[in-house]
Amino acid sequence: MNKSKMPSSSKQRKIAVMGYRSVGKSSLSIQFVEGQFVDSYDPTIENTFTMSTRVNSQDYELKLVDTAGQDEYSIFPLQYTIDVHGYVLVYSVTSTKSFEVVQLIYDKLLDITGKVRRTNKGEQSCFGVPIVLVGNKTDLHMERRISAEEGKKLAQDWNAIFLEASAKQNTSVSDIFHTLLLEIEKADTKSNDKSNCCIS
Ligand SMILES: Nc1nc2c(ncn2[C@@H]2O[C@H](COP(=O)(O)OP(=O)(O)OP(=O)(O)O)[C@@H](O)[C@H]2O)c(=O)[nH]1
Repeated sequence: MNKSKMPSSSKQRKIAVMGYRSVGKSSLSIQFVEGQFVDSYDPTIENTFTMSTRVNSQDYELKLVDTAGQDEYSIFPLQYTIDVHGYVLVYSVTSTKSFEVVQLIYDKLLDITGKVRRTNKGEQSCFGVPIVLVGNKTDLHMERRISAEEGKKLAQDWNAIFLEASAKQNTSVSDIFHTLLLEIEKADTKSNDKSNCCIS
C-alpha cells in the first residue's frame, strides 16, 4: 500500500463535561467547538459535539459530551463512565454550591470508576481517568465566591489539573480541552506500563 494513501492516525477521544446547573458547561463546549458565546440560558439535557483538533502534532476526533447539570440528589448517569477518556469537572467561581456539587460528582465518579491501590499506608482509592477541574466565570470579579487557591487545593487533592476560565471572554477555554487530551496521552502511556493507577 502506498504510504501516502494510508488513513491518517487520528485518535478518537471522548470527553464528558460535568458539573452543577448553570456553571457554563454548554458555554465552554460551544466556545471551544464553535468559537462563540451565547448569553442566554437554555438548560441542557445532553448534547454531543464532534470535532477535529490537533495537539502536539497529533490529530484527534473529539466527542464532547455536554451533560445535564447535576445536583446533590442526582443519580450519577452510568453512561458517562463508559468509554470516556477524560472528564472536565466544572464549577462557577461565583457559586459555593457549585463548588460543593463538583466534589460530590467527583466522589461518585471515584466510587464507580476508581481503583483501589495498596500502599504501605493501607488501601487508597485513586482515579484512573484524567480530570481537569475548571473554575468558570472568572470575568464576574465582583461575584467571586471561590478563590483560585481553593480550586487549586481541591485539584491537588484529586491529583487533577486545575484551570480557571471564562467562557464569555474565551479565557483558557481551549487550554482546558488541549490539556486534558495531553493528560489522556500520559495516562495511556502509564496504563501500558501498569506500574501506577494514579495520574500525576
Ligand atoms: N459572565 C459569564 N457568564 C457565563 C459564563 N459561562 C456561562 N455563562 C452564563 O451562565 C448561564 C449558564 O450557562 P450554560 O452554559 O447554559 O450552563 P450549563 O452548565 O450548561 O447549564 P445546564 O445545562 O443547566 O447544566 C448562561 O446564561 C451563560 O450565558 C462565563 O464565563 N461568564
